[in-house]
Amino acid sequence: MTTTTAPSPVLEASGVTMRFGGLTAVRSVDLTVNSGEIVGLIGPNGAGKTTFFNCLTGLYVPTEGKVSYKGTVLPPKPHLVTSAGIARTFQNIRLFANMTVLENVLVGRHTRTKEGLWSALLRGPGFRKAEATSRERAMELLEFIGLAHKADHLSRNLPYGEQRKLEIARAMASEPGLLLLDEPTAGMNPQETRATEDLVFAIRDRGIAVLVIEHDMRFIFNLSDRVACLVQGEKLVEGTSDVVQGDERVIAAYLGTPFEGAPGADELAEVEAAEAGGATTAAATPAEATVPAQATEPAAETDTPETTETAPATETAEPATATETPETTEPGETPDSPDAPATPDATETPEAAQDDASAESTTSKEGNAQ
Ligand SMILES: Nc1ncnc2c1ncn2[C@@H]1O[C@H](COP(=O)(O)OP(=O)(O)OP(=O)(O)O)[C@@H](O)[C@H]1O
Repeated sequence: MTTTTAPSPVLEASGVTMRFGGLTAVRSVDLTVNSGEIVGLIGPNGAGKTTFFNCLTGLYVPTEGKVSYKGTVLPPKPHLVTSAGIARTFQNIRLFANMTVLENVLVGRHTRTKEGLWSALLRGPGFRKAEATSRERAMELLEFIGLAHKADHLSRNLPYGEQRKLEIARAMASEPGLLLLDEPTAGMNPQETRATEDLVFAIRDRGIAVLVIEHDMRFIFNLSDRVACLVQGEKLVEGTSDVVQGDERVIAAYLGTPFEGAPGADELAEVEAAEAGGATTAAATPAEATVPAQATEPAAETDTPETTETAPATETAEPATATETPETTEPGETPDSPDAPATPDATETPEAAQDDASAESTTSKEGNAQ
């Protein structure tokens, strides 16, 4: 007799909503990631993917909704989320440029070391033992990602693809049960992308569930057990790769073609109706304007002025430019990285940290445009 074990949820996000003033970046999103799963999160630029990640990791306090990790509701504090077992990487690489590769990974270990300030200053036996364990674990992770031979190199001297891998190793150093990857292949060449795919499978095989944002569709559909598509902050579709990639609404959303019931379609219809100025000769009624064509006829649609192109995201979408200050400015907290310890970088604002990181790490949203 065979017994099947039900998948146990690692992450459960329910009704997560994030508003910035009048803008609802994420609207009532539910998402579950089960143990042993790789889940993909896709959506056009500005769909709310990174904002959703920021809500999951406590960088933002969601306006509504809750996030649970293994059945426990998480407080929206980055360091507590990391301690609980969720680690993440960022869209823009955020390594400590002037630290070595090994030191960068050791930084990620801080939530797993119990030694306090006095222990560190006095360098007693407890501290030395903890330090040795951390080094051993960090080296093991560097072996895993194939960078052990560069442990003593400054991270700023690594090629781009290796910097991205190092970020993953640093996140894994906190021993997470769930890893969130924000565009891990951004700016990578096809070989590096394939290697990253293998790496994510290997991470999953080590018992870590993965939630990954990506714009590279081949990568995401190859990789994911399930894919959820966000459009204008709402979850439009969720299912297996086959289901999602064949869904006309997803295709339409990526092509900027409005469809019946699309998030924002009603508002668009109202605007168009108002613009028509009540002209009796106008051909398009609001309803017609909302559903002008099938997704399979994108060429005609992209020429019309009525298309609902998603606003292109720019760097202003990053926390640094938050019009409302999210949960990032408490003294002593790590605003930009839940896995960064109390280092000089860790006390920076997200903007400063990003500037710092960008000195040698130049990934950008623009760099990942499809
Ligand atoms: N801190 C913020 N303050 C105000 N608006 C914000 C903030 N962060 C994000 N937004 C807005 O929320 C919306 C969603 O942005 P977000 O960066 O989450 O989208 P995304 O799906 O990750 O886009 P991309 O694929 O380009 O990274 C955008 O309209 C963006 O401008």
